[in-house]
Amino acid sequence: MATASTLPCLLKTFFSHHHHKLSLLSISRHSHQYLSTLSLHSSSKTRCFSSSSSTNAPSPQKNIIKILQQRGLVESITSESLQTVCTATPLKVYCGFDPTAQSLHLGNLIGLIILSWFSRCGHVPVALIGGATGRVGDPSGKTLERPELDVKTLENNVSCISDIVRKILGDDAVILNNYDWWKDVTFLDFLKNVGRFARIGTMMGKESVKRRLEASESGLSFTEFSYQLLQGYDFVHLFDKMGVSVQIGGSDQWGNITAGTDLIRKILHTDGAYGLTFPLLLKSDGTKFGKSEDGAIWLSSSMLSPFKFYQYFFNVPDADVVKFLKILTFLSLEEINVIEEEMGKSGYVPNTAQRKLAEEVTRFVHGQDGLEEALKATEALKPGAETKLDWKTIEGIAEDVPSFSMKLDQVLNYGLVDLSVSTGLLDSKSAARRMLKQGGLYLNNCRVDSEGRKIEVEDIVEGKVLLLSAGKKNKMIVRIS
Ligand SMILES: Nc1ncnc2c1ncn2[C@@H]1O[C@H](COP(=O)(O)OP(=O)(O)OP(=O)(O)O)[C@@H](O)[C@H]1O
Ligand SMILES: N[C@@H](Cc1ccc(O)cc1)C(=O)O
Repeated sequence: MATASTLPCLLKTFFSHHHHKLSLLSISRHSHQYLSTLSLHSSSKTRCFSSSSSTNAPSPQKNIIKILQQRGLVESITSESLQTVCTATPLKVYCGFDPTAQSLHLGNLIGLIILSWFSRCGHVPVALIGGATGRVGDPSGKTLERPELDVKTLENNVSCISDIVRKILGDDAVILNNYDWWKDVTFLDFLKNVGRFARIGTMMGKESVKRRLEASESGLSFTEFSYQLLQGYDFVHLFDKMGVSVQIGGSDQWGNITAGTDLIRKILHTDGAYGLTFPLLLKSDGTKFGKSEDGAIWLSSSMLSPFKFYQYFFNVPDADVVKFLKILTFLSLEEINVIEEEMGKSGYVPNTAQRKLAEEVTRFVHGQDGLEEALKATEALKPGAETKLDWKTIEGIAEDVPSFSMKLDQVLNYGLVDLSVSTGLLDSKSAARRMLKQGGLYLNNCRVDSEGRKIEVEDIVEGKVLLLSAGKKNKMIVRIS
């Protein structure tokens, strides 16, 4: 059993600063009940809590739970007393993400937004990446057993997801990997220290188990059946070793979260742990936004460009935009009400609310630079836009525009009329000439006035690409190979 003196800096800091009444005391009182081989070494991504999370931190004034409820971000809480507790003292709050893909997605963003709300109200956000649970597979909301991921893929996913969380939540968030405390636990330890406190009847009653047994012919493996205890024990560990007293998750996580509060009650003999679930964000067809679903709205810019991310929100239907502003932005409800009122007025410019939504969410996820990249690309794609183009902007729109590759020596000195035809932008030279005469032929967003215009080396943006446009919407990227 690790003792406080052997713990790394992270945990010592937790012990010395955290306000929870159990802390060190509970370790000595309950030490015999703990998994003896728990590794308490934090991953390199974790950080020590700063003094802002110490006992000296001012009590949060705002009722975070009320704020979340007013915005439609609460489905259920395990106890109403969380309303009082959250205004009395800064809390540590965690949300877990399994590394089943290289990136988080729009559905997962809700958890990050709620963590950020907690942080903004004076609490400490903890993001847990499931390096261990990702090897087991959460049956919640899944009708079939999850495919097993190889270790290399999992480790890469853990690292990519940590980077995304760090970028979005910043240095205020603590990021942990549950593999750090599960990797040395033996099966016998698990049965003795966790399994003993879990009742089969309760486990069978979980929605995820019942649904799988009813809906799937192959049922549920013992491995996935055990998942609830892994997540449950994570909460015990985080509660006891780090003073984390609240776990949040989507409504599909209720069974796993209450597995944790039950275990905490049984192992640590306290009611001081709380769970909060939020509604799942659903697509228009009623299915949830997820990472294993098609057409995911990824948060990683390498899987979905900030431009496309921005466009998704810019194109949200009017019927959804106010709900999305409440759920996905930090604008005050008063500001959102003003936007809603404007939408009902006669002079309302279509998509003004969507523009605000897209700006706020893109800035939160991709930062100011990402937002600017998205705005530039949006501008560049506008019919007849005259935006100065750089390579990044052209790459930003690349997925939405056809492209054609040519060698540098083929393209230099080539006439623009000919180029429009050979790349397939226009069907014939006569069509190209007509377009040019009507003022509709553009090279890199600049109007082409002369039929004799040829491509020069300065036209090639950063030595890599050209953008041709014919009329308002028809565009072609020419890549120099
Ligand atoms: N559409 C969604 N709306 C709200 N929360 C979601 C949504 N999808 C996932 N979450 C939440 O994100 C957290 C992490 O979920 P998880 O890692 O299982 O993602 P997932 O998309 O459900 O993955 P998978 O598609 O592999 O099941 C959980 O709290 C889960 O409830
Ligand atoms: N089960 C959660 C992820 C998670 C993993 C471990 C935890 O301790 C908490 C949450 C999900 O799949 O969405």
